[in-house]
Amino acid sequence: MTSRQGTAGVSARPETASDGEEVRDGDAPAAIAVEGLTKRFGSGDDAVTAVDDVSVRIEPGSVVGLLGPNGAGKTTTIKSILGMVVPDAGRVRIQGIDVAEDPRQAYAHVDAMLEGARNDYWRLTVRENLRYFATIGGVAPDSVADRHDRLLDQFDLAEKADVPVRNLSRGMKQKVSLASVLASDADVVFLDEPTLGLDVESSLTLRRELRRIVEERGLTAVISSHDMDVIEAVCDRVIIMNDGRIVADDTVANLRQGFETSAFRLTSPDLDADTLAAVRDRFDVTDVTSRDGTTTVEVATDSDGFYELAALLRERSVTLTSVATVEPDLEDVFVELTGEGKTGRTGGGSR
Ligand SMILES: Nc1ncnc2c1ncn2[C@@H]1O[C@H](COP(=O)(O)OP(=O)(O)OP(=O)(O)O)[C@@H](O)[C@H]1O
Repeated sequence: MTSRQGTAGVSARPETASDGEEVRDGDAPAAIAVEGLTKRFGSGDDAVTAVDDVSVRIEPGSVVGLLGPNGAGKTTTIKSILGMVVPDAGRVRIQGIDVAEDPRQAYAHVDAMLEGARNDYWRLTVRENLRYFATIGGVAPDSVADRHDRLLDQFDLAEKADVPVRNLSRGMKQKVSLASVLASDADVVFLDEPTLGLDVESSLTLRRELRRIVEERGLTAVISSHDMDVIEAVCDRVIIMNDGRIVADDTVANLRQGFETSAFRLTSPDLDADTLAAVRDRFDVTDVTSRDGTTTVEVATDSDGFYELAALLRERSVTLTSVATVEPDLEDVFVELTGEGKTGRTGGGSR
């Protein structure tokens, strides 16, 4: 099975949602509504509950990041929503249509890139791939030729347009897959690890093009990634999963605010080894760097702790040249919620 979703030919959107969806006059149904989704693999002692009673509602036009450590259940959740995995329990509706009742119509406006380069037909050229996927998505390829040209240009693939995909590097193949999803007419797209294997420039292009399409066409996107930078840059909302459950669901700003793990960064030319040892003795020192006779130390503590620290330094006649609070980033929130170590900021993933 290819990872591409998209069923040609069905374009009607429902006027009202199917059974059970609370719709008031004029309200659009959720782009994606998941209720009580549960998926177990195996049995007996080897049973794994990959997704454990997950419910989520994603509004049209939002870009949602799905984060979690390896094995958290992200891919199984996405595959269940896409009908590639049959859940043990739960209900999934896309634009108000129950995927179990009417998969053809539910998936008519959905596209996905799940395993990067594996989506492409390797014997076809880059442009033939884009045209082929437009066709199976129910779109006349000529009508989106401009989009294809723009994306080939943006992803630096224009010179490779007539080259069979099998002759491209892995990163280029990934870009062809992304271009074909971004050029599609889908209202809802799923991107699993979209930046894996991309160079920095292409990763920036992806962010820019995705935001542009969201603003122009009101696209709804779900992005599963270990790349916190891309999630922070493009997502309105972040869902963090751990052990098959949702452990956080909020905007990046709110998540960061809720995790104001106070930390302070102090710089001084007088922080000698003896003083540093005394600081370490009483405080949680998270980082120390020295350069050109100046030492910068990061200490995780609340404001009361900070006053104690300042008093300790005063007693030792340490002059501080700067004091700053350290803002938590999305990665700090992730580490706090999942107990996972830092993932690295390079977009590395598990596959
Ligand atoms: N086909 C399968 N058969 C058995 N177990 C599976 C299968 N697919 C997933 N699992 C298990 O379900 C759990 C969730 O896996 P899943 O791939 O959904 O996590 P993930 O968050 O996407 O992880 P990753 O970041 O590593 O891709 C893991 O324990 C995994 O080993």
